[in-house]
Amino acid sequence: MVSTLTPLHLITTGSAALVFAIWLYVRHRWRLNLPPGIHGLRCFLQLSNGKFWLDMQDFNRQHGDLACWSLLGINLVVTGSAKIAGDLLDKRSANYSDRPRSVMCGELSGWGKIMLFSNYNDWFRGHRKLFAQEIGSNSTVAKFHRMIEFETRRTLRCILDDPARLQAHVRKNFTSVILRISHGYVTQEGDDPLVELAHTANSQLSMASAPGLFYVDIVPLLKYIPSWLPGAGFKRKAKEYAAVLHDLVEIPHNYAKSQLAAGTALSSLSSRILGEPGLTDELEDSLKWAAATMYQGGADTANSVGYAFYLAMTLHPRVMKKAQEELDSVVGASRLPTFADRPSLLYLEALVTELLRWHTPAPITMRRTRVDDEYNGYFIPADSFIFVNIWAILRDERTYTNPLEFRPERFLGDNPEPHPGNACFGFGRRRCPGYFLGQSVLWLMCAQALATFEISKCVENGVEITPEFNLVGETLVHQAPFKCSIRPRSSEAEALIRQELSLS
Ligand code: HEM
Repeated sequence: MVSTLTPLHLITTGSAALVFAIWLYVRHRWRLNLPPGIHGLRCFLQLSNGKFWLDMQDFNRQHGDLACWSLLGINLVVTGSAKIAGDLLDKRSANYSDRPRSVMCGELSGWGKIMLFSNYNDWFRGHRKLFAQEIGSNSTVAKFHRMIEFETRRTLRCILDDPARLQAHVRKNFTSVILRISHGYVTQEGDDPLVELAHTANSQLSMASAPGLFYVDIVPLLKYIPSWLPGAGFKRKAKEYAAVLHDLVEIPHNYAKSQLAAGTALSSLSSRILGEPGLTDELEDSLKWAAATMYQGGADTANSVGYAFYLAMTLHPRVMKKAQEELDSVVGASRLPTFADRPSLLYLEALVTELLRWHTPAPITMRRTRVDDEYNGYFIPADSFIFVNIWAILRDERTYTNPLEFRPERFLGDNPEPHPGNACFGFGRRRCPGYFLGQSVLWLMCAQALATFEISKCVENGVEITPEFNLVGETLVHQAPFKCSIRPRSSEAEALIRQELSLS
């Protein structure tokens, strides 16, 4: 059958050809000016091994410090350079303080009201203000020192009695401190439901926010398909995640309210705001999410570093011994170290600093550009996804000599290497608001554990077991479970751990 070419055909075909030509031209221009990298479908092949920070490090090695994946106008700009991260996220923070849209995590699972996923807006600024009032400096954190010392010793006792559950004890240490500050909640002995809840929620958060793990983040329209359709498993998952998030926000908040009503509330962020005269529903809602953010944010990252401390000591007995010698000479054996000893323990300070460099609980941070930008001659369009590879920055050979080594000495002497705090807690207006609290809790945990425990490799059937450094997880990572031996250093150390505890 022969078809006739009508004027309508000609107009339609001509318009389509014109649109295609314009699209090719625009794409060509963008490709000329975008940072070097990979453009087109090959992008997907690059995200291969599930450890995004390794994929991205390789990508930057191949294409330079500022590199780009782009597909159909979606641009993923990646850097593992401290200088570029500082230039963009710190110095141009007005343009680099929003988060990328996250359909699976922020929208379907409901995490968008948690600070970590919120854009830079009034809601976000209100939450940051509450954090700043509560834990925004070393002096505000100092009012919690006594409580942190109490919780840390409680943890030492748990580890002493049941070292096989080390990871759970460390997790509980950090979560207990945070829950006291956010909601005035005291965790119970043994397993505590709110500690477990935060752990479950954070594992789900890590999955839901992993770049490219759910197709709905690449094709947002998929969010409208019905959950019963084959392939809509992500919607059922999102529902499950949303239910856990609901508990994470509501349960501790209702606890704080009931304690306040009964006149038994401990001082906390929640009791302070709930007790304010003229509290509106709007302010209560904001508080509820800010307090949940604190509980969730503090429950995972710091404990991830805390667990890695035990791995570092297992693998590096020389470092452990040196820190213990310093503790013995400054603190002695008759008491546990406290925050008052911190200025005198320089090697320990360097050890904790090295720990923050060596183990990165949040290996990548993300931003979205508000408007077009230009950097070193490269075009960064508005709405680009910016991935900063914190993990790579802290292992950059141009900054740290032999970066894979665990060597606290790099931070001592006349020419110390740069402090990792400028990267491991993130950047600019989104830098971690738990900066001071996280470091304080971590420092005390390391100090008291080193003062009282001998941490070493396990011996099984006469064979010494050397654990491996292995990060697991997606956007929030942990050292994979490992075995080590933890024994009291002496009978005096054991007695110190078992001394009666009191917070009054
Ligand atoms: C060693 C401990 C910690 C490390 C290494 C750490 C690391 C980080 C990093 C890398 C970010 C992303 C920052 C960015 O996007 O530029 C972040 C954000 C955040 N952290 Fe931490 N963190 C730690 C402890 C804590 C603690 C104790 C809390 C809560 C009390 C906390 C709450 C948060 C929150 C709420 C955010 C989101 C900030 C925002 O989006 O503006 N973190 N943290």
